[in-house]
Formats: sequence, structure tokens, C-alpha cells
Amino acid sequence: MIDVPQVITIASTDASGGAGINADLKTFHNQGVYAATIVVGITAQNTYGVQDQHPIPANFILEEFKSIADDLDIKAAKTGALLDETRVHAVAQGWQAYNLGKLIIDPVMVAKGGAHLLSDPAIEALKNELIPLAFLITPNLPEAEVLVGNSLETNSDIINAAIKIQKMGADNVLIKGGHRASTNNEYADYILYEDGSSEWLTTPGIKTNRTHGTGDTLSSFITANLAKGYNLKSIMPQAKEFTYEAIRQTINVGHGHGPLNHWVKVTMETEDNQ
Ligand SMILES: Nc1ncnc2c1ncn2[C@@H]1O[C@H](COP(=O)(O)OP(=O)(O)O)[C@@H](O)[C@H]1O
Ligand SMILES: Cc1ncc(COP(=O)(O)OP(=O)(O)O)c(N)n1
Repeated sequence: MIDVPQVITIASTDASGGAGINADLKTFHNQGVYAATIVVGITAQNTYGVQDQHPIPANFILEEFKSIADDLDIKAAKTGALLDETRVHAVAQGWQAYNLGKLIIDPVMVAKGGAHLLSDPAIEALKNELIPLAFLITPNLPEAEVLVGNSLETNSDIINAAIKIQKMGADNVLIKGGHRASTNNEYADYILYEDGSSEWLTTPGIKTNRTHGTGDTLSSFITANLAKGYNLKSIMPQAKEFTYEAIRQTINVGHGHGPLNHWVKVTMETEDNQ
């Protein structure tokens, strides 16, 4: 028998396959980990936008938690679109009953097409119930602005926001910069680690609207490699590179915000990184 690291995504599906649970599973498979799912919601969605969404009943979400915890040996979990306050509460309850390793929270609020994937009351529940459980939280710029309650214009605004979010209880905070290219067309993400150190991770910007599922892809890559035992600092450069290559080597699917290429090859280098 071959031992394989096991991970789970606790999120919603995307009918068109580019974001949400679908992007998570493709990234997990690419990185060679075994992936399970706790489905929180389903969306009728394509590369133009989200046409409809449907939450899974809270008691069923808790049954999914129990099924997984009774059988699998999950080392890391990531959350995605949780839709509303009831679902956030169910996930927090499930997590407290059946801890599934390191928790990575992708606080998905609004899809690129503009659809809301987290209601306003759910944002407070996310802050109070889920963020304190997080090993890592990965807001994009608009999500970080909502969490801290002010706009983030400068690098020092971003640094201060990360400190504020860390004080809400997340061990590590990654603020993704995909919604704003710098003046020299770079996309910079800022990460504040639990030991107080921090870094900017930068790549050239790719001029494209084919970025459906970028955030999911980045956070799933991190989740997979945490489950393999790598430490967060050693994962981050490759996570950024994987996402960059998955955008750059674009595939011809859909007519709007196209999905990424989850076949690209970027792997962690050696066991010495662990
Ligand atoms: N056009 C682009 N060129 C290069 N990197 C990008 C581009 N768009 C997004 N990224 C990167 O993709 C990752 C996800 O970022 P972002 O788009 O902000 O997340 P989300 O999908 O959650 O909104 C980040 O590492 C960001 O820097
Ligand atoms: C079901 C579902 N979950 C998450 C998202 C958002 O994914 P994200 O990686 O933030 O990328 P965009 O959709 O914003 O491009 C989603 N759309 N659907």
C-alpha cells in the first residue's frame, strides 16, 4: 500500500469547473495528494458569472464532517465559498467537533463576475467563529478591506491590515494582490507569518481576464503541500509560481473569465525544504 497525504476542501462547487471545489480538486491532484470534499453549497456558474446558488442543509454538512472524521486521516483542510451565516456556523461547529488538521481559510466573498458568495451577516460569523481557528487566511484585497473595515491603497495599509487580521486569530495572513497591478505591472502578495516575519511575493502581471479560480488554486497548492509536511515559508514561492504558470499557460475554455491550466508542472523541490 502507498501512503498518500490526505486533504479536504470545505467549499462550494462551480458547474463550469474553473473555481471552487473543482479548482481545488484539480490542484490537489496535480500536487499528488488524496482529496476529499465537504460540499457546503452548489453554484450554477460559468466563466461569465454565477447564475444561481444553493446551500446544503447545515445538518448535512455536519454529517459530511462525521463521515470524513470517522474514516480518513486528513492533514490539512481549506475552506472556500461558504455562502451564508448558517453555513459558516455549521463549518465552525463541524471543525470544533472533528478537527481536520491545519485549517486554511480562503474567505471567498465576491466572484470575479460580481456575484456575492458570502452574505453580510456571514462576514461577522467568519470573523468571530472561523478566523480564530485558522492556520492561514488568504483574503484578496477587497476581502481584506472588508475584514479590516478600511480601504487598502498603499503597501503600509496592506501591512497594517495583515497585522489586524492576525490579531483576529489567524496564525498566518496572506493578502493576495491579484486585484491590483503595481505601476510597473507586477502582482504582489504580502504574507505575515506567525513568527512575525513577513515577505512580498511578486511576479510579472499577465494581461488577461482568464483568471477564474486563481485564489482557489493558490490556496489549494498551499494546503496540499502543508499536508505533505512542508513548512509554509518554503511553500510560498512555489505556490505563487504555480498560480502564475496556471494563468500564463492559458487554456481555451469558456468565453468570459476563463479557467486556469491545472496541468502545469511546478513541484516542491526537495525534502530538505520541510
Ligand atoms: N493577471 C495576473 N497576473 C499575474 N498574477 C495574477 C494575476 N491575477 C491574479 N494573480 C495572482 O493570483 C493569485 C490570486 O490572487 P487574486 O486574484 O487576488 O485572488 P482571488 O481569485 O481570490 O480574487 C495571487 O497570487 C495573485 O497575485
Ligand atoms: C463556487 C465558487 N467558489 C469560489 C469562487 C471564487 O473563486 P476565486 O478563486 O476567488 O476566483 P474568481 O471566481 O473570483 O475568479 C467561485 N467563483 N465559485
